[in-house]
Amino acid sequence: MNGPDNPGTIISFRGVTKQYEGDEAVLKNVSFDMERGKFYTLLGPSGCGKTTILRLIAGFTEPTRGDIYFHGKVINHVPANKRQVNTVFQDYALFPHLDVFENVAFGLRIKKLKQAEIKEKVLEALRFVNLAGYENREIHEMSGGQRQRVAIARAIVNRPEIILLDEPLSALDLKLRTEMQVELRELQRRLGITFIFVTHDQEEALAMSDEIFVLNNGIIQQSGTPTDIYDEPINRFVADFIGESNIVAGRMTKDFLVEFAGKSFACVDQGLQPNEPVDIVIRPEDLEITRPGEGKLEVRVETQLFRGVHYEIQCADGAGNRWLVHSTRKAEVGEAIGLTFDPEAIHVMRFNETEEEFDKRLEAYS
Ligand SMILES: Nc1ncnc2c1ncn2[C@@H]1O[C@H](COP(=O)(O)OP(=O)(O)OP(=O)(O)O)[C@@H](O)[C@H]1O
Repeated sequence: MNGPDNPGTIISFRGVTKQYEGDEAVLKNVSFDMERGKFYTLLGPSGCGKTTILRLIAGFTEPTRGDIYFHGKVINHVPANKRQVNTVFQDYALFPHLDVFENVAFGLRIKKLKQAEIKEKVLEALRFVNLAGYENREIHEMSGGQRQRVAIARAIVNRPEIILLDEPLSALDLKLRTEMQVELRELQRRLGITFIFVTHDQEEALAMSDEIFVLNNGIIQQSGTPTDIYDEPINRFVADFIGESNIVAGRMTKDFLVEFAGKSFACVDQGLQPNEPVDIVIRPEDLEITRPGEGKLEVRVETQLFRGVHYEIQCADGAGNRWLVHSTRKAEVGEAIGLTFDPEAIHVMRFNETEEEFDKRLEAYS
């Protein structure tokens, strides 16, 4: 972590716990730093605390314990309207009785800006979201995607330093959603404002983010770039939540040698205790099909689905482990095949390893 005082850091949490009246804490001792101008995604299952983090940053609620920093200053008690932060809500929260112009102008009117200045800022914000010429439309005359853009224009019109987006794409159909993902990412780059985006959709998180924070049960499980998290998940939860994976129980015999599915395999991991129990992850695209007897694992094909770019093949080994394979090669249900993989394809995960310990271990490998 860079620290709240680092000039590039815009927002930091230190030991933040949030407990609503009488309940179990929904955020447990959360610490992180976010840098200016990046696209962050908070990713996790329903109820893990994503929206609570946004509400704390926006100033809609205060931490029970711990501190929130903005540019190195504690802002725990700074009211929402005094923060350089705007929110785009899931349902957009537009005013149905106001036209597009007035929806975007709303915050500026409250601040009592001059009419000429309001006009200039609103038109610029609408240009930014490709809605120039729509000023006088009523909200009910706008499509779902266009309403989304009005909500974003309203959030950027007074140039906040941070924009919070709480599942803003979840109401859109798949095609529009994909288009808006590209548009939002592009918009963030052009504006250079820090975006903090909430989703429970892992593909969306991988596609859009500079950095992802994976949350579960009020704890940040892992943070990093999409490739870091996909390639080196810290534990079973992250491996399972991000992409499809094969996760089996194993044992680290010694440095560079791991045992699972009743066999020993060369791997790239070191520095664990001899015979330490571990979880093993191998991604489906890292498994290659061989002729029977020529692979590292001998399996039988249970199901096969054609997915357009690859076949999705489910197999079982003699030890009862199931293996999911993505392959351009077809296999027959019931057929015996071999599976092979590189030592680098084996990801070894220790139990209860902290992010700091995990990062140190990976650094030692390189
Ligand atoms: N005002 C509140 N009072 C009491 N409990 C709350 C309040 N707001 C949220 N919670 C609880 O806190 C937990 C975390 O909620 P939060 O909305 O942060 O999760 P989330 O990850 O955003 O979930 P979702 O994806 O479903 O929106 C949930 O169990 C929720 O019921």
